[in-house]
Amino acid sequence: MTHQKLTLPSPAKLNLFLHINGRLENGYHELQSLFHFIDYGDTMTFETNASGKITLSCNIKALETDDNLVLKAANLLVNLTLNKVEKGVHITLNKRLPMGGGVGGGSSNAATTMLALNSLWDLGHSTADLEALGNTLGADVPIFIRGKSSIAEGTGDKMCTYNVHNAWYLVLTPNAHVNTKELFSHPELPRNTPKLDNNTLNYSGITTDLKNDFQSLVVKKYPIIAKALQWLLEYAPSRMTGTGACVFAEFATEQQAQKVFQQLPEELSGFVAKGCNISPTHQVLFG
Ligand SMILES: C[C@](O)(CO)[C@H](O)COP(=O)(O)OP(=O)(O)OC[C@H]1O[C@@H](n2ccc(N)nc2=O)[C@H](O)[C@@H]1O
Ligand SMILES: Nc1ncnc2c1ncn2[C@@H]1O[C@H](COP(=O)(O)OP(=O)(O)OP(=O)(O)O)[C@@H](O)[C@H]1O
Repeated sequence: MTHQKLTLPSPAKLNLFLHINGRLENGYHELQSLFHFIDYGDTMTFETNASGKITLSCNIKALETDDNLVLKAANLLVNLTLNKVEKGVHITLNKRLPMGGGVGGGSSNAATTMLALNSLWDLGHSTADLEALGNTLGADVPIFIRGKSSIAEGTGDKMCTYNVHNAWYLVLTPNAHVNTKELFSHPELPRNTPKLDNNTLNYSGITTDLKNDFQSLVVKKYPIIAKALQWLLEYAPSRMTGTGACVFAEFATEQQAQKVFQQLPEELSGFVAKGCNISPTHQVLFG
């Protein structure tokens, strides 16, 4: 087997809105959410070899465990191949995205791994097959495999492509790790936002008709997130992504976003990024 090396971006997502429409029989929640990519995230390098082993090194040593979604994703793919003994890869993960931040870092890494190995090992799995496999690892993995901004429904597995207008985002990363599972089971969580018709839905920016149904509860439970959101709201319409902790404001130009970023007080941190309708991973892999 030839040794190949591939470096790919593993970007973040923002939930531009996130509605909870109901609870399914299996305890999972039915959601409707507009997923958009940004040109900021982790970087991953894949170096294939013939050792039959999958290894991972990461700039955050605590992430070098068998629980890492990267290793789980790689193992899922290897277990589907016939000549497992030959399939070796060393993966390097350079982590920039906050963990438990609602920007989908772990899910993005899992999806990037599946896309990279499908290509490097010439496995020939269709995107639909990879999405179904990815869904077993986490609800946000399929959207990163699809790689197109979409309105997702169900638990995130039903996706309808949706192109968002060009925009820049200032994302703040409060130092809080929100427990997604705990939040989903909270008695005060609103769970009955009516489902909107995807065909008539028009996202024109952060307005009050579309919202993040987790936001009020999270802001109440985590003062550090409330503070970051309050600060952003002084400058522009702002919202929380996923189950938090990250919050974002939208701007028409990079200059406007940078101008606000430069005024960020020392105790807050964040970054400026451009919205992308095609994920940066797909831009590199498929041109
Ligand atoms: C809220 C979102 O971040 C939106 O992007 C995602 O839907 C959550 O995706 P995720 O972090 O990948 O979550 P998972 O690891 O799949 O699920 C964590 C836990 O959240 C709950 N969960 C998750 C997704 C969903 N649609 N309904 C749920 O009730 C379940 O208790 C699950 O055990
Ligand atoms: N490759 C990975 N990168 C980051 N976290 C990982 C990874 N693999 C497993 N994890 C675990 O998953 C947890 C959640 O991390 P992640 O960055 O995916 O959260 P998130 O941004 O809130 O995701 P979501 O938006 O899907 O809720 C981490 O605390 C970590 O223990």
